[in-house]
Amino acid sequence: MRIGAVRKSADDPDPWETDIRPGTVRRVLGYFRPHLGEVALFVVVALLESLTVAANPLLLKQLVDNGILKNSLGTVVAMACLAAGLAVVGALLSLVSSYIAGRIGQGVTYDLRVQALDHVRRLPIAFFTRTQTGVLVGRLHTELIMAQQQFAQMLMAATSAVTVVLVLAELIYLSWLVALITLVLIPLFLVPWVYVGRVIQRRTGRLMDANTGLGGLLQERFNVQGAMLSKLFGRPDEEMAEYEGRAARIRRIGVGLSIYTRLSFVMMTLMASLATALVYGVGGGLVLAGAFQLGTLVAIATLLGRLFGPITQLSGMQATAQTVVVSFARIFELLDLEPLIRERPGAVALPENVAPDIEFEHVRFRYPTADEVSLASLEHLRTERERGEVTRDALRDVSFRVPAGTLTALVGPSGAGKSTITHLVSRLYDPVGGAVRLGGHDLRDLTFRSVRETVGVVSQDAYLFHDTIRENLLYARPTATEDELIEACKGAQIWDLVESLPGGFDTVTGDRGYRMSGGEKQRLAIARLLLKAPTVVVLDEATAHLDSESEAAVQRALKTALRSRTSLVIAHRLSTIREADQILVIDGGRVRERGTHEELLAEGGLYAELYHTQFFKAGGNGTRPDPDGEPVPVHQVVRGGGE
Ligand SMILES: Nc1ncnc2c1ncn2[C@@H]1O[C@H](COP(=O)(O)OP(=O)(O)OP(=O)(O)O)[C@@H](O)[C@H]1O
Repeated sequence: MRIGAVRKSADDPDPWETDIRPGTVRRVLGYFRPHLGEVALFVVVALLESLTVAANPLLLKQLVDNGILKNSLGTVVAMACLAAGLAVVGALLSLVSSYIAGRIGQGVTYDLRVQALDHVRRLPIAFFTRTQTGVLVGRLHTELIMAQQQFAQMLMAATSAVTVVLVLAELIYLSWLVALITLVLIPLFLVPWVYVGRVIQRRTGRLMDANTGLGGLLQERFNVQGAMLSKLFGRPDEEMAEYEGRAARIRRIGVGLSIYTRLSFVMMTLMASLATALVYGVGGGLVLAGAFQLGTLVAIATLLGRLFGPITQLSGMQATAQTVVVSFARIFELLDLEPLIRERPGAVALPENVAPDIEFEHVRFRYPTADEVSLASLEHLRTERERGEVTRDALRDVSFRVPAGTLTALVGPSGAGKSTITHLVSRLYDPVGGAVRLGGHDLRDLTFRSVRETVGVVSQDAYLFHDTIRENLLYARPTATEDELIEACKGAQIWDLVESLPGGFDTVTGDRGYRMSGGEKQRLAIARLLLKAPTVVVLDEATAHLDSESEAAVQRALKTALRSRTSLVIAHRLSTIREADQILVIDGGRVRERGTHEELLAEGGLYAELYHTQFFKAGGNGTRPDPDGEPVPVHQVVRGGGE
């Protein structure tokens, strides 16, 4: 990959500016529905809390006018005690409202998170082949955490709205003139509020994007395979420049964002101070003119302090709410992605423990385009050319049958469509035309569960989780006993190794199984398959990178795995091909030839050519027959000859 290709510059179009679709806010509010009881309780508590805030200035007015000015110590003490008591109640109510707000916020984000995880898990494999993992994880996790943090804060700020209304009503009651001045000043607050809020929203979006982008890159480069590629092929200086560039972009946006966030608060505080000065000027004059008493001025001044505070908070709430809506909108974008492969209502299950046959009938297939399965914002790198792309057919009119309990080998040049055929058997993709059948049922009429349980797949590069050998094996059958695990390992020719490890089954395999050799990993994958005991096995044979000993072990393991199962094998070894009941020669997405080894050799077509170029002349598939006709790994031959 060209390093510079993933670099984002400050001039990149901002995907956030227009991204919030109409109706998003309503959709976000919909998530409150299951929490309406808590919301109602929150409103009541918030109202009571606001009442304590609004009542305090009235007590002060009484304290000044009827206490201090009338020389009544009793009133002064009583009002002071009442104000103190009210402050305590207000503080307690504030704690209760934060607790309820926390519950609502966490509840809503929990619902959304679970829904999103469930949805993404159902998306077809094509989505995952297109999407950059780190970016997806960022979307599902980091951004949601951000939303979650802001959520409770936003609810708390909602209390401020109630306070503003109450305080304004009280101001009108105390002095309509001062209230009028305040009302004239409020729009002055709204202008910077709206403007700065918009800038904050845009920048928050960009910041999330930049963070997830860097996360995606790190995930790609810092996993074992990425790290190895970078050590072997990478250009350290350029890569470092790439990381620095991205980190600098995050810094730049972050600094701007913090300035704008601060600016909104500074503007609000400044306006509050100016308004207070103005009110004291006007109110002081009114007291001197005898329009109202000193206590009223004190109450008004106190009220103003309580008015601009919540308005300031409300200004923060707007930015916070924007962040929440943006994060939700990004999840909604994912939720709106329709899974191409679905389980049909009324889908049936195949009978268990009976090996079905596999049938391809006039199958046509093309890989889905980016627009069909993915989101541009998750790919990070979707070239202009790929927009509106049309993929070419990977399979054209493919028909064949693998009778139950038999072995069919797929051979053919690279890119011919062999893996594609195996993908269709496990319903990773649906054909565009024709049908793939298991036991006479169209795969699209079967339940996902049934297909999953019937078809076992071992890929060339077996994937292991970063966990113990035991957990990796139990993934196939969580209920397996220790004896069953041992039996599976023996069948897969890996027991000797597991037994010799100091940790035995509790040895950690390393990230993606990187602490195991290629052959060991594939044998563990076969043990996993044996535990699952599927009746159909789809296998991509990998022998090229194995030494002769583990190759022989894998071969023995495969014999066990394939016995009395319906098997479709992408074969690289002559011995497998010879054992096959049927060989399909795939070329250019079609079945070019079919038959047994001898029949196809006699035909003298593509198979014979492949046999001579690949198997016999020790070509790309890693084996050639030795004088007795048995395959010998290429590297062994080369090594043997060279040493
Ligand atoms: N996820 C994908 N999206 C788009 N095209 C794909 C995808 N996977 C494979 N292809 C294309 O489909 C065609 C068939 O690929 P396939 O992997 O089935 O070949 P193969 O016969 O298994 O090759 P090999 O022996 O090299 O593994 C190729 O042209 C390939 O580029």
